Amino acid sequence: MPSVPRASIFLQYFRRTNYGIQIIFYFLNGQCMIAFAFMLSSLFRSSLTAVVFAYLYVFASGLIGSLLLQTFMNQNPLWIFFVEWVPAWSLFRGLYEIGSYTFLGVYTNSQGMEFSNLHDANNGMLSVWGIFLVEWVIFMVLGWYFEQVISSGNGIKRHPLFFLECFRRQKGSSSLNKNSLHANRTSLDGEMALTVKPAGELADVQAERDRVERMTDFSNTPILVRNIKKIYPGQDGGKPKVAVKSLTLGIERGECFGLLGPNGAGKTTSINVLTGFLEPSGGSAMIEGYNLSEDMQEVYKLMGVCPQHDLLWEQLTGEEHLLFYGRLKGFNKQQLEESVTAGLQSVNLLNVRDKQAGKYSGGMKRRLSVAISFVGSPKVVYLDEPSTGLDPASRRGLWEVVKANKSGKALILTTHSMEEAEMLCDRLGIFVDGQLVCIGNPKEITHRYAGYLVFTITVPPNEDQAARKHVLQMSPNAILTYELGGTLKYELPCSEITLSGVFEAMSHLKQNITVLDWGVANATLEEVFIKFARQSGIKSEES
Ligand SMILES: Nc1ncnc2c1ncn2[C@@H]1O[C@H](COP(=O)(O)OP(=O)(O)OP(=O)(O)O)[C@@H](O)[C@H]1O
Repeated sequence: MPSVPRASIFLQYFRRTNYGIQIIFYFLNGQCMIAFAFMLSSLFRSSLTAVVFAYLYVFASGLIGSLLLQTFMNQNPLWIFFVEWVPAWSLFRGLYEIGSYTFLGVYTNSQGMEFSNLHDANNGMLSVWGIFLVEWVIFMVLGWYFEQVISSGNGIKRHPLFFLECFRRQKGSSSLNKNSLHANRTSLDGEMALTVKPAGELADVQAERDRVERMTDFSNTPILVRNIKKIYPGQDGGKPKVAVKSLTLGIERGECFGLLGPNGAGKTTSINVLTGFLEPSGGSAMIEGYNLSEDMQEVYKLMGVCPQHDLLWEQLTGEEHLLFYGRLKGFNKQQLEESVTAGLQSVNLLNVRDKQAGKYSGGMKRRLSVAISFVGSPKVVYLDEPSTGLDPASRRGLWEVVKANKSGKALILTTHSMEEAEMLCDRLGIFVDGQLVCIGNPKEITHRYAGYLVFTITVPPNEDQAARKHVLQMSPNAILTYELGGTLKYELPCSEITLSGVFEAMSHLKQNITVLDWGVANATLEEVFIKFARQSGIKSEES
């Protein structure tokens, strides 16, 4: 028996086995393992759980596999075929076969496994390759299927039998759009009947709900949202969080709708539901006639999103980002170049097109996110606080970009800047505690909900009691909202006094007390916003 140094036995394993056999074996095993990992990854939410599972699987399969393999190889070779279907164990079987031929080769001073040995009576290598190939396909298909119906990450789950729906549509594809609109209309009608109007809903929110319910022609309403709800599951035994109680809205083509609301009102959650990032807990939405819960793949092609937090790759340049998203939208080379250049120019990033996004300032990243949302001219665009972190000049530049790109699209924009909302939005909705509390164009809302004049007066501190008395004579239900030294700020109900009435009253007042300064103005959108936010604060304290 030739003596083989211990250290080189391992090398003999590779050197004596035909290289072609090794390449095929490891390649097929690698593909099978990657597909297996893809399939498993769709079953885990947390990467930590996945890592723990993977360690346990490798450890347990190694331990049990070697035991089973030895037992079955020696005593019951038929069973070995079934054992090999466990992915790691088919690898062990292949390694076992290579090892057997290598030892034979060492003892007889010949080669290990050759292609001619593949048909030997007890050589299981061919069956292992076959199993790798079959499992490769099965794992890829299952991985894709689980990704659609389990959706362990974010996104909208599809029905477990969704593929039957695809088959049905393919059959009637010639009339897809017409029929799907009709089908969606029918399904909406069905759900409308179940709509429960939230208690205390204000008239304009009700009017919007009625408008959406009565709508029969969707062709000019790219975004149609019906009673969408979102409840986050409770964490660590806590109560579930109702982030969106109810949202019903129809947004026309060419319209920019502003969603305003205090922190935590549910604006981002609503946008995340509409962009398919979160699954709604109830309700339905149609984007350009496509149902959000069934046709998300079509909806993705139609929309652009500027998320609240920039989702950029640090290593890619600004230009590469736009090229990437443009390609996703299916642009050809020339369209892509034109669109990328125009996009970068519009947000003033053309001169830094080759700089990595990781080296951009916060404002530049934000502008790049906005440019990404408009690339490919999407029909529907969601802008979640697009101007956060921008300096005033960049903010104005951004407003121009939004205005220039608005035509033919439906836009939803969330913002905390009333100036931005007034500048860009055709209609606004104030969102408080997970529902809209008012809706209308900025001027309408201010006029309807403010209903008061803001009156400020400054008198010497020793005369402020006299000033208070006179203001209450002028407007008995005036509300004092602020006082400091001799400065008093009031809300005067419009039902009690007009602007000219204030001027008249002030000319009398000045004859009786010393007025250092005074002013009167219509209420602003910001004041309406604060009023709604305060009311909701009072409500939540009461509840
Ligand atoms: N993943 C989550 N799990 C549980 N609760 C959540 C989750 N995400 C958000 N929330 C809660 O849902 C509510 C709405 O949050 P959301 O981010 O939609 O508010 P927002 O109006 O966008 O606020 P902001 O103006 O600060 O961005 C908040 O009370 C928030 O704490």
